[in-house]
Amino acid sequence: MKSLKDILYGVGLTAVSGPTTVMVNNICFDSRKVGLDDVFVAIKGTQVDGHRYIEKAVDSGAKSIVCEELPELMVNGVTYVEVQNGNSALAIMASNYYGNPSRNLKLIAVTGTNGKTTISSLLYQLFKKAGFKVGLLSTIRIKVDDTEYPTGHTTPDALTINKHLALMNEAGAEYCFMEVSSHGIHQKRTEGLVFAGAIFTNLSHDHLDYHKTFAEYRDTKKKLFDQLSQNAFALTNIDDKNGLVMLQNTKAKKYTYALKSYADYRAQILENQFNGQLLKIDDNELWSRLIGGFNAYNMLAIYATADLLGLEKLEILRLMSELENVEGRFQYYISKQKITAIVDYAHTPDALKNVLETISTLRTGNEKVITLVGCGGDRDKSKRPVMGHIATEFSNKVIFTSDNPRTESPATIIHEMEAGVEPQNAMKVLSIENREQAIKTACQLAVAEDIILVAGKGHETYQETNGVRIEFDDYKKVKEALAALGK
Ligand SMILES: CC(=O)N[C@H]1[C@@H](OP(=O)(O)OP(=O)(O)OC[C@H]2O[C@@H](n3ccc(=O)[nH]c3=O)[C@H](O)[C@@H]2O)O[C@H](CO)[C@@H](O)[C@@H]1O[C@H](C)C(=O)N[C@@H](C)C(=O)N[C@H](CCC(=O)O)C(=O)O
Ligand SMILES: Nc1ncnc2c1ncn2[C@@H]1O[C@H](COP(=O)(O)OP(=O)(O)OP(=O)(O)O)[C@@H](O)[C@H]1O
Ligand SMILES: N[C@H](CCC[C@H](N)C(=O)O)C(=O)O
Ligand SMILES: [Mg+2]
Repeated sequence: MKSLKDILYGVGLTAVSGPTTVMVNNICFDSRKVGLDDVFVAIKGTQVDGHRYIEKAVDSGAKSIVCEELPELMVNGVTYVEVQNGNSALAIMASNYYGNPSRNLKLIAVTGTNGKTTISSLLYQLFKKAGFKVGLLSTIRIKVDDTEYPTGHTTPDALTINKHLALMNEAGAEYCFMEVSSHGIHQKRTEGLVFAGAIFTNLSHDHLDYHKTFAEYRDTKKKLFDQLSQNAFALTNIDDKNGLVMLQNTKAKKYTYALKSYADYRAQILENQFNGQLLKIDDNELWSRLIGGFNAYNMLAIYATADLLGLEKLEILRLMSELENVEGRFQYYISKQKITAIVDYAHTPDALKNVLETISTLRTGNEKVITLVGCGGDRDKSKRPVMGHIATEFSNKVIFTSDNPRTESPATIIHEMEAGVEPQNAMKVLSIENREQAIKTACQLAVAEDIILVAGKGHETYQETNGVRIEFDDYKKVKEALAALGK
């Protein structure tokens, strides 16, 4: 139990009714999960207003309420606290409740449209190899040194973040690498965290359902840099046209990386093959198992970060050459008949284009590129025709199929992808709603040396339709389908 007063330290209160000396069991922002003596924080969400559930929270045992507007009906014996912003209060309260764990380690944020999971997971791998105890908060998993925890978000809610940071403190972790999504910043899930540094990867088309305009999406990402302290570093990719925007108002020490521009950290691609690429970084050569121009950026960001965190340059390069790609990121399988199947999490236009361009640089003859791709439901609809266009422009054959349809009609999503196909590419397209059937068809169409790209779901092991998740793993499915065909 902790006192409400201590938990509220640093939260600006606009009104208080009742004693703040009351003891609190847990902090809770969902009335359905409230227990005895909890403090319930009412959040104005995207679907409903949490203020509607204040009474229900009190009925379930909440002894204190944090909200943006005091309710008309206030129950005796319950403390009501009014704050300016519920999300912001929740984040600061979560940090206080868990003992402000971000202050006890070096927390590094990775933000941008693509590359967050790759960079944060590989930094985790690298610092582990260097002998440190390390934490990771990523789309795929949370790691408290060697212990793994599942996650449902790229950037979890503030309570989940701080709970795991506290576990990292207990485990003696010195570093934590975390992905910071634009939803996370906008919903203030990361407020109150003390970052030792932040990395910007790139900015391209995504989430325009949520942010409405590209400028708003960009400015949301920028807020992460605006909030850094002068002791932190801000590392940005200046080949991206928004790279310098991130540094405009930051107090942090500024560093840049680039392949094409003059920058503090520079890399050059010397050679590119299917099993790796040769990079030149800081006048030293590095063999990277991760291929493609986009991964040269990721590797450079990793190198720069490790350098800024004080690791020795040659040691960083040695450890980087041992790094393995992350699941579902250009994960490939070569079949008996030498058909190459690539599973990749490209779920944005830019990622899809990068992966297909990388594949095209690796082609040696007349092999076909067969791309299978869908778009997620209840997500940015404007990505769909663009991804339909890119897939058909850069492939010989394309199968449009379902990603996670969520609450949308799979057929409608596919039609929206088809709308982006140029007339001259229409002949390349097949549309098969059922993803398993689509994978089988791609495998039937492939002959020796062909390349099948299964895009969009990467590491995911499920497919979600109308709230129901079935087991689904692209890598397993494509391997099974090729084996069943004796290919
Ligand atoms: C659109 C979005 O981001 N929604 C997130 C948000 O939920 P919300 O605002 O919709 O919540 P709401 O349903 O309106 O409810 C408002 C409040 O009332 C409360 N409530 C509600 C009902 C009730 O009976 N009682 C009650 O107390 C809720 O607990 C909540 O506090 O806050 C929730 C708690 O933190 C999140 O779990 C939820 O993520 C949803 C599930 C989601 O799918 N988010 C995705 C889009 C997301 O965040 N993705 C990014 C990655 C994107 C990327 O990088 O590509 C991520 O960081 O994971
Ligand atoms: N630096 C990069 N630039 C452009 N595309 C990239 C980059 N790194 C990875 N990609 C592409 O984007 C896909 C997703 O990569 P990754 O999972 O690292 O991104 P993310 O930012 O974590 O995505 P999410 O927002 O879903 O968490 C990869 O499968 C690859 O196709
Ligand atoms: N972080 C992204 C992941 C998209 C992955 C794709 N497979 C989908 O389900 O749309 C999002 O939540 O928008
Ligand atoms: Mg991610």
